[in-house]
Amino acid sequence: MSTHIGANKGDIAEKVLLPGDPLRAKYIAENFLMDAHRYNEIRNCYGYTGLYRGEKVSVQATGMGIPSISIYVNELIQEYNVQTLIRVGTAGGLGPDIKVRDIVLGQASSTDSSIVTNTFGPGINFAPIADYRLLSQAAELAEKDGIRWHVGNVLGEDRFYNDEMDRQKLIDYGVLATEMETPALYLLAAKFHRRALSILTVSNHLITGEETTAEERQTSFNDMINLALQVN
Ligand SMILES: O=P(O)(O)O[C@H]1O[C@H](CO)[C@@H](O)[C@H]1O
Ligand SMILES: O=c1cc[nH]c(=O)[nH]1
Repeated sequence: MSTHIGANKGDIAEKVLLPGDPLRAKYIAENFLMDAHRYNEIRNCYGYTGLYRGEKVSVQATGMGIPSISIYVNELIQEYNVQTLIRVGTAGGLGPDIKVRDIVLGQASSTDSSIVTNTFGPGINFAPIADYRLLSQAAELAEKDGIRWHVGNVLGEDRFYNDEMDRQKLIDYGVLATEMETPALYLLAAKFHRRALSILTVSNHLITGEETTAEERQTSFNDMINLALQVN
């Protein structure tokens, strides 16, 4: 086991879905995977492994924010040799074309976090990006399934409550949505030469104020989960 994941070597699949919410991990395991068993309960950050269309796949909750997901991604890669990491998260919509329940594929992640500067120093503003194969497959599948989807830049921010954020400037520069984990996921994937993608469902809109209910946040993201399970 690693410090935060109570699994034995081999308990975790090469491909892992990463929701922030442990109850979303449970929902995915119970509704999308065959023969799922829970390998992690440490801090109630549940992790499960099961079968999807005969292939072994895991789902590991990451908690909220860059420090929390960084712990899980580091341990999944370094202790359990995970190769493909797909975040299945919620996001706040920014642009006028983005509607609640739309899917946003994070092509790249801007951030106000110091994680990139702490990694590269002040001279380089490294751009954390998605794996192109996962990204293009997800876009093709979403289109085929008739899902409302968007691809582009997302903001991975340090604060959920962020009165200082200049939302209009982000919209002007084409940022589609805001969430709190993707820069760390993409940065660590680059560091360890792994493949990563963030698939996000818009749970609320930061300009119009439109919201989904807590129950919808937990359970009504089936399109996103199906996409994440199908890409490889
Ligand atoms: O729904 P999850 O995956 O937790 O993602 C989003 O929701 C949380 C904030 O409510 C942050 O973790 C943010 O990134
Ligand atoms: O980080 C997040 C996630 C969902 N909705 C938001 O507004 N922000």
